[in-house]
Amino acid sequence: METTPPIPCAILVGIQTPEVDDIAHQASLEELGRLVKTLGYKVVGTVSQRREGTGASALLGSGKLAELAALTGGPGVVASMAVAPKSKASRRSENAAENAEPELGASNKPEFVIVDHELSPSQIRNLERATGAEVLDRTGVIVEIFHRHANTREAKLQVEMARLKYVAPRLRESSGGGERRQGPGAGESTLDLDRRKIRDRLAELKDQLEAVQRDSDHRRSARRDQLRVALVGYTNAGKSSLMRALTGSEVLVEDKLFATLDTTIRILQPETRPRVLVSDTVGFIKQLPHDLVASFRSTLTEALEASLLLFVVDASDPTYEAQLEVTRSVLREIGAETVPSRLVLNKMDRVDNVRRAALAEKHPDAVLLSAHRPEDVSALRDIIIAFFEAAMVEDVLVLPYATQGLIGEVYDSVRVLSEEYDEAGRVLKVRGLPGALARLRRSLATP
Ligand SMILES: Nc1nc2c(ncn2[C@@H]2O[C@H](COP(=O)(O)OP(=O)(O)OP(=O)(O)O)[C@@H](O)[C@H]2O)c(=O)[nH]1
Ligand SMILES: [Mg+2]
Repeated sequence: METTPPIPCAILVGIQTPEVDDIAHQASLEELGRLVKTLGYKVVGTVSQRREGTGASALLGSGKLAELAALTGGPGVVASMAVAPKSKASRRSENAAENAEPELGASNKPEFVIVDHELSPSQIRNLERATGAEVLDRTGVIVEIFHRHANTREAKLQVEMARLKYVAPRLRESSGGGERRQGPGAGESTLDLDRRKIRDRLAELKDQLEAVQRDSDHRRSARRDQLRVALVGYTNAGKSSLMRALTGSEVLVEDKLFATLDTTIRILQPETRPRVLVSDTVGFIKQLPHDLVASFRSTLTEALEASLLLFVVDASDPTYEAQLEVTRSVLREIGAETVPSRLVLNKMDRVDNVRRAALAEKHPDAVLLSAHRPEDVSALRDIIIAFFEAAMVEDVLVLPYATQGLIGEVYDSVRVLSEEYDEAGRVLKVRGLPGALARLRRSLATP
């Protein structure tokens, strides 16, 4: 009987195309390694090759392919008769213990080949034939991580949709696949049947998601016109660490890619009047699969309705500029480029003075800080508050005695500067965002 090893071993494969320099290529493979580790696999080696593109039928040149196959124990050629291994990625990945100690001594023959590019289904098949290992591409790894980390019902539905869309074109005939079924679906091959099931399931998920989203739209509109700031940025940049520091909350912080998948909202501490809501959001990554971008649109909408976006960047990462560009382009894709934003260069405790000066010169408007330094966090809080102060206007509201019920709403959404009583009712001098004031006026008009 086959026993599953405690930690599956994986080998990384990357192609360096002419437009990618050495640093970016190394960083990309390193990031892939961290993604693979997040999946619970152990990286035992890397095979890298310079090529013009990533479109070749088995990705690598024949020499490199043989080299890779020697490591994995495959034939090294794409023999048409060779049988591709049966897909066991999902079963394995469910079982793989995350963060377990590497297994030493045992044969470390990699059972997974993980490619740092998006592959076509036929490239995956060819590589599997040549290597005898199971092949996953970057997209497959990301989809799998999202699948495992999703917590809320909305995130789970969104990720399952993205995953099915990724899996459907990659389905292959399982062994003995030509067999025909009896009963419902008779005449269809297992493959057709699987594809039809996926289509049905996708339709079902879409309905469920719409229902959940109607619900969250409702909750969102209740938060409209509040003072809201959203932390956005590349995965592992330190968004959740800042969220914790700014709001005193216990959101998950981990040295792991995609630790956060759901938007959380907490109140800026110490609390202000009106209070400021801070949202922590899902991180971005290069080559974020398009379906995942689309599926996270609604999770991110929450953040996009913020008045201020803080672009959190890990300034200690040599590729931080590329990471910032990824964040900007995903936000453009979901239509958020018009929201006012501030650049926050985080992890400055890891940056020496020379580099600090260079960063400050290059990004004169950026906030340089460390999420781990309370005085830095407090300065960021002041910046957030100053941003909202500048947007606020003063106004006078008259609450007739019949509408006293609204007083709580007034105190929640604007700052009350003074309060007097006359024959018309309570006269409040207030300061708040124009949107919040307009909403209060509407509520006052329709008691
Ligand atoms: N040295 C240093 N480490 C930091 C700083 N901020 C965050 N980190 C570390 O960076 C890692 C990632 O932090 P998170 O706050 O989880 O990052 P995130 O942006 O929320 O990541 P995702 O949720 O994966 O998108 C953790 O190990 C943090 O302790 C900082 O200012 N300095
Ligand atoms: Mg996080």
